[in-house]
Amino acid sequence: MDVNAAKSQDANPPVASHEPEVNREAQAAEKNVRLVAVALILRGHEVLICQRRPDQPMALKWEFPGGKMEPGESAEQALARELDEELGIHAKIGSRITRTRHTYRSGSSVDLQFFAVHEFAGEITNRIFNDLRWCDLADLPTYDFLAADRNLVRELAAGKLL
Ligand SMILES: Nc1nc2c([nH]c(=O)n2[C@H]2C[C@H](O)[C@@H](COP(=O)(O)OP(=O)(O)OP(=O)(O)O)O2)c(=O)[nH]1
Repeated sequence: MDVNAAKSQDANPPVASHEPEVNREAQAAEKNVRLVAVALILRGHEVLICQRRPDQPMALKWEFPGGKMEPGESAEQALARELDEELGIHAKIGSRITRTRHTYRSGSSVDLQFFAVHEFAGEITNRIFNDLRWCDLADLPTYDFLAADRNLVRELAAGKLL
């Protein structure tokens, strides 16, 4: 065996490879984390916000449209489906703005991926929410958002991320 080669291998331990997205999602499913895709539908300096109904868990809190990914769906596919179901629009899903995890007091965990949406076809129709509003980014912190969204809301209001 080439001793120098062996030495140089020891001196250079393998570098951790970038974890593939598919592994991350499999791990999340194992831990019972709900994978959720969410849209920041943008119109100039405004974003579309939605209020949960009184009969839902976390009643009357504000959130962004979106929902849980179904098995085999990519986040973008899930989001396009949810926006059609919830708002009746055919949206072009843009780039991913951020990803975050949160565990609610109930013990349930969510893994949220937020995507920008700048273009869509069709008229926005409220199919499932208590209320819908276009909100100036600066005014977002005045709404009572789901806890998992609050950091993002602060950052957007501060002019970050977009
Ligand atoms: N759509 C959406 N969901 C969010 C946001 N922030 C956040 O924590 N969530 C959570 C709430 C839900 O637990 C989950 C989305 O699930 P869903 O939209 O498919 O269904 P749901 O509200 O009826 O939720 P669940 O009763 O099944 O938990 O992600 C957000 O900004 N938008």
